[in-house]
Amino acid sequence: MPDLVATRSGTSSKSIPSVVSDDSSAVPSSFATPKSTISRKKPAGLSIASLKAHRAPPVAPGNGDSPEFQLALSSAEQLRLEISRLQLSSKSSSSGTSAVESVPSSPSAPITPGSVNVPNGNGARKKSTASVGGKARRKDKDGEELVKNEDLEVLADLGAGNGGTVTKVWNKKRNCIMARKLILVDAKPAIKKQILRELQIMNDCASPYIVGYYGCFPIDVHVGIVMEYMDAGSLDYIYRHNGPVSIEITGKVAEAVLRGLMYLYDVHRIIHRDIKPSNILANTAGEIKICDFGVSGELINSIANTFVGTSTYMSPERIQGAAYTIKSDVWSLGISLIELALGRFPFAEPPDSSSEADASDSEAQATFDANATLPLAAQRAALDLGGNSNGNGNNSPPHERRRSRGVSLAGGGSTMSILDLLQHIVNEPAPKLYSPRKDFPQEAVDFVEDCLSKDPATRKSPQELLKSSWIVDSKVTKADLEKWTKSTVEE
Ligand SMILES: Nc1ncnc2c1ncn2[C@@H]1O[C@H](COP(=O)(O)OP(=O)(O)OP(=O)(O)O)[C@@H](O)[C@H]1O
Repeated sequence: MPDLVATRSGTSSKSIPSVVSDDSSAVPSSFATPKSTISRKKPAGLSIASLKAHRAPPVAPGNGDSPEFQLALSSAEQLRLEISRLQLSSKSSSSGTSAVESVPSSPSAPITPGSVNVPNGNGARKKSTASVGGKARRKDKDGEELVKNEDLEVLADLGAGNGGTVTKVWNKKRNCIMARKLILVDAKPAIKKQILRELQIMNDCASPYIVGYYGCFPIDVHVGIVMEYMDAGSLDYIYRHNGPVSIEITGKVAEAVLRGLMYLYDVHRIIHRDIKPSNILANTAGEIKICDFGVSGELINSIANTFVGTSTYMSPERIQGAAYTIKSDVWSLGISLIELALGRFPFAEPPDSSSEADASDSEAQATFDANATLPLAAQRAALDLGGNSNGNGNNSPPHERRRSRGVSLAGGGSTMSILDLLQHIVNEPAPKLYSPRKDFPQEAVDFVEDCLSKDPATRKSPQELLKSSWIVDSKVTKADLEKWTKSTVEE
């Protein structure tokens, strides 16, 4: 495909402070709207110039354990040291100890900071089956030595999220392309622990539904994480450039995400916590995988020390401050599936199509979408607020209104208060897989409804959802997925 990512730049995400309590972190959270385009900008604070001021003096080898030396280090430097040690230990240690925390064994049991157990070093931590005989993996998913930053040559920007930037890199040693994510690190002890935990989990993960991991290393005040490069990009990129995803392919996305979630939970006892189209990646081999698990809004918030936050894929119970369970991920999956199938964020007004651009004003009224779940009044108000140019030179009021992209949580422009939206998610019926312009199979509609039960107790678990007829009776083959992903990069 053409360099699909090099052109991504800029973002229009905006965030506001949270007024909702969050029991899962001491760090105040905030809410960010979904990105309006796949284009991303670097979060504030990621400029190299500002990083240089924080650079600590080089660490002298051999004396890093003395108390005097430790004291002299800035906390950021200590973190880098710890990360270096972690990587060293994953190459040479056979103890299998790690910073991974164990979580309750019931898939629906809530996970809170108070409920997780820090390993005691005596093997009390539940061992990952990805570890061999309790030993930490020394190699990456291909059995090679973990990647170092000096092996990498930057090729292109892939995008930037709330907490870091992702780059397409060439691995000179192994002659292949990889993706490198740089995360700016705050050095608070709680964050240290969480980063180490996430890195260790990534190192231990081996699943066809989880993006592969090749290594991590400190760079300045960043942590670099090297991953498998997914050449078709994220699913939000795909649908924004290719239009809605067919319902048959959407079903395969659902299956891949559920299998990835089950792997993370069953093998590593972790919950993803950030399922959304930009964290579901595809490649031209027809594989669909999830990434960014454990990179929760809170963690990113703390790492980057930027004003970013929890996304609107959040379940109603989470918005209200309840603890995370695997069912929170199921809700986020349901929202993501509607987004893929409709080609827009489900709470937003549908975007204009080119045919609508030529439609009469009365036809434009039909673009109000009863299924968008937002009250029509809110959709109209949002339309009136947007009113941006559409690039075709037609600035007549009706067209302007149609092109303002409504609530614009998935589109451009400013509009509805994010707090209003969060309140809406909590108080109004969940969105459905419905479009006046499309007929979706009943099994798909039911599946999404099962994901979006507002009461987590009645929301289905990943295991139950995988038994749904939409998944079980799918006729889509790996070859179909391959053909589809190739078609998205060839356009
Ligand atoms: N392994 C990868 N292969 C190819 N592209 C990737 C890979 N990882 C990330 N990307 C691209 O980089 C973009 C930015 O990723 P990142 O994880 O930093 O943020 P995000 O998931 O988009 O947003 P947020 O920070 O809110 O979670 C993604 O949207 C995706 O398009």
